[in-house]
Amino acid sequence: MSENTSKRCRRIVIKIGSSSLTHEQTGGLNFTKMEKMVRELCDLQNQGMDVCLVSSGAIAVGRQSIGMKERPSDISTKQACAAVGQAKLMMTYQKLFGEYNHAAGQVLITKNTMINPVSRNNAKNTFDELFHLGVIPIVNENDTVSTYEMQFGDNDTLSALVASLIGADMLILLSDIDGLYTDDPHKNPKAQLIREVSTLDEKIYEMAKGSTGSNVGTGGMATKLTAAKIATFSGADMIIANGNDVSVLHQIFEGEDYTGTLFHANSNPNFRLADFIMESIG
Ligand SMILES: Nc1ncnc2c1ncn2[C@@H]1O[C@H](COP(=O)(O)OP(=O)(O)O)[C@@H](O)[C@H]1O
Ligand SMILES: N[C@@H](CCC(=O)OP(=O)(O)O)C(=O)O
Repeated sequence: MSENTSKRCRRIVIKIGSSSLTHEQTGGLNFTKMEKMVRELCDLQNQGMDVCLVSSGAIAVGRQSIGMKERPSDISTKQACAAVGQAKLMMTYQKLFGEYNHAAGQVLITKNTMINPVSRNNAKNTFDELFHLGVIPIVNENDTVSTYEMQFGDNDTLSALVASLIGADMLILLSDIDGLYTDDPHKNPKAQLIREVSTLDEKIYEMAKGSTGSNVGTGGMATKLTAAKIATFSGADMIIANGNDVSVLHQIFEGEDYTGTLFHANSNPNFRLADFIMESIG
């Protein structure tokens, strides 16, 4: 991304996946990484940007707190894990943002929030007011009340819907991988990293596999391309980068070289957020 593009960003959404927030061996929170990410976000806000964080991790963190070894598959166990984990996540974020004298607020969203025009507008007003007050919204799906029929299930799509709703210029997905490869690199060692995508066509969609590379992630690359469609059609650039080193955030916004895949904004005048939600996830 050129320096000019990065400097123009006013409102950004950053999504971090469960695998980037937790230690692979134990499932426990990676405090060092969280602390560094919070510092990066506070610094971006200090530069005058409206910053929104979409954080996964509720189920993974809850599961670890309860001492559950296996990844839960039934919805009620996931809901119970999320109830414990979301509270723990927010407690940690509040403490870390507080250390930098920044305020964070929790916004939990369900598919209903996005489908219903009244609640969608209410959510937008809440985001606008939080930005106005200088508060960093921390968003997750409201997993404890979302059933199979009514859940997004992945925060890639959710983060793109939020980016579209709040009119963000940029969405960054911090993943456990450097970006979009020509194939899943965990399965195909010859897969190559793609640096830029100007048009989302069939060739690109075929590269992304739905399988996740970790024990805690959801969606794999397929949901990231759904997110790319929503974000770019809504006029935002989207970047997939590795959450392993969160200093990639200031590399992006300082116009430095960074490793990742940039999907160029490609505003589509026919794109209507509400129609998209009804067609694809409603
Ligand atoms: N074409 C592809 N390029 C890169 N990763 C891919 C691709 N297809 C599938 N994947 C898988 O997607 C995973 C990233 O998604 P996910 O497991 O949901 O993690 P996160 O939520 O941290 O982003 C990678 O670890 C990789 O195994
Ligand atoms: N809402 C769920 C996360 C779902 C999800 O998308 O997870 P991930 O693939 O780790 O980004 C949770 O907080 O556990």
